[in-house]
Amino acid sequence: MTFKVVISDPLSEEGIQPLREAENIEIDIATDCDETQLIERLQDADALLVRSQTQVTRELIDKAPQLKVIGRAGVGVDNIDLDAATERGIIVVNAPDGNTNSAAEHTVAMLMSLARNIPQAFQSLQAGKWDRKTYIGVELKHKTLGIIGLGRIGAEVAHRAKGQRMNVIAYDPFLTAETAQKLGVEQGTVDEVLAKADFITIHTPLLDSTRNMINADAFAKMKDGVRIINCARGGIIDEDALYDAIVEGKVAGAALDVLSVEPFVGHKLLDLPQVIATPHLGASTVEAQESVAIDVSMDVIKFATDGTVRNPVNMPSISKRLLDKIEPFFVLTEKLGAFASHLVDGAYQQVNVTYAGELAEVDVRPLTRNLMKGLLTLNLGNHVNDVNSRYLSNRIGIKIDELKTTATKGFTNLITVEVVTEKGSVKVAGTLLNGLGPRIVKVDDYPVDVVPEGHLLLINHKDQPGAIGRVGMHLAAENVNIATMQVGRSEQGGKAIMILTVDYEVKPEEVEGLEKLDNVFEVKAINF
Ligand SMILES: NC(=O)C1=CN([C@@H]2O[C@H](COP(=O)(O)OP(=O)(O)OC[C@H]3O[C@@H](n4cnc5c(N)ncnc54)[C@H](O)[C@@H]3O)[C@@H](O)[C@H]2O)C=CC1
Ligand SMILES: O=C(O)CCC(=O)C(=O)O
Repeated sequence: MTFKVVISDPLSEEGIQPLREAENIEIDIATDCDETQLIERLQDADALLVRSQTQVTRELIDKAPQLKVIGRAGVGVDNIDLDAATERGIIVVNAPDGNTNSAAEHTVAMLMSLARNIPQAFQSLQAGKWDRKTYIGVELKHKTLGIIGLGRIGAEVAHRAKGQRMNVIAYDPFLTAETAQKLGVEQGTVDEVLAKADFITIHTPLLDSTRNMINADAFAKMKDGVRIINCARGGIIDEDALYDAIVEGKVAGAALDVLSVEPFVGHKLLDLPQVIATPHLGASTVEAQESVAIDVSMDVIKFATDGTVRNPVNMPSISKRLLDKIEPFFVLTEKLGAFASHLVDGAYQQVNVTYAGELAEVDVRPLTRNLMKGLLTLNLGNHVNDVNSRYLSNRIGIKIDELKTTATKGFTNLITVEVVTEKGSVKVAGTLLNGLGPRIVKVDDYPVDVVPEGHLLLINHKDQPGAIGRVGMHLAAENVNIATMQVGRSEQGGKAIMILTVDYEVKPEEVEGLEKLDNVFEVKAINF
């Protein structure tokens, strides 16, 4: 089957070459489409690749029925409705490192241009003037650069500022004293950065917590004559407050690559001679564009090939080391969830997943997401996947607990899922047998040994002579062949369980027929 990739913003031709060369991938370049045309092109699309222009709204996502991956050739994903994508189980990937260097270099170019009025001086020359007085600048050496957001780009800017012999003070909620020391920057609070800096550069994402963080209050805390650079995202600086602060003389100048609404041609800030600006060019280099396009192309190919990605945005990424350890267990967790879902009666309230043995040592969250996918699919259908299973569980109100224990009950690894509903609870345990694949080893209190494959019949009955024979006879009369049979009981003459593997899917009327047999309480057909 062909995997269709729609590309709706211009991406580097070299960057998408891997997609062109990949087998079974069809590319549809839709860079000249309006929204209606784009929706049409998305009808049979599996993936959508964008830069920052295409607004991937909830409406667009809702109207793309086959969409499985959205790739952002860049860092910021604020043009993508992540909640809508997650709800639909669409994985969003980005290219977190590919444009870091270019964005940092652009920031430094803006810093220097701002300090030395280069764009304004050039404009004046173009206007036929030889004005050397108006464009007197300031040196960077020994000035303080305040960095808000010391992530990938912020840290690269810090390195370069040190090269200009600037002092650097930074605030980032994740900045440790050790990292600050390594980078040679002073660690400060936001207020300390605002108060001490001669230049302030912003490198945070646009989040609810960063929207308008540089506002009138923040400007009031800054030094007179401070200069501001924003090559991160529009919306982090309150633009009206910046305008006023420049007009009042508090802020000596601003260098802006981004504003809250783009394109920002005609914005009032551009009328101020103290402002220099570029049209969101931070990542616009040949190298960065090639790199980010390659990164997202490779992730789309990886997804189309094995369903996994390297740079997910709407689910935690899994390191290669962790993936090597847990990948073999995915087949067990999904089947455990699916198996349990057939046994449960009533609305799920609580799911307890216990990981024992070698799994007690690792991050098991990806396994739990996968188990929840298995558990929810029976009732919610195939749109449940590892991306949205946690979201859907929360929405339904299922409480999930992950427990770890060293008590392995003789297995090297053991995963037990307990599903509690308003009507009772069910417990299923499984293990991964070296070289033999997954096994269900316990259903409630009954030890069993079931390969979770093909068509299974799970029969709760009373432990009495003849029960097994009656089931066998009944199935034989229905022409259902039994391949394997497991029997477990809690005590002699008590409640017992039969798990049969049969050759074909058992029809609902055949299940009903079995339930009418003497001493048979309940029959469930499970198909893998
Ligand atoms: N102008 C352009 O063309 C480009 C812009 N960008 C933008 O640059 C920004 C930074 O990108 P990266 O460094 O790659 O991201 P990153 O994720 O590596 O770093 C962002 C940092 O901001 C910090 N942060 C979050 N909230 C904060 C707060 N309230 N105060 C201080 N720090 C906070 C985070 O802890 C993180 O360390 C993003 O907004 C990205 O979209 C990135 C590339 C190109
Ligand atoms: O695609 C672009 O040129 C914008 C890059 C950017 O803003 C980002 O990566 O966050």
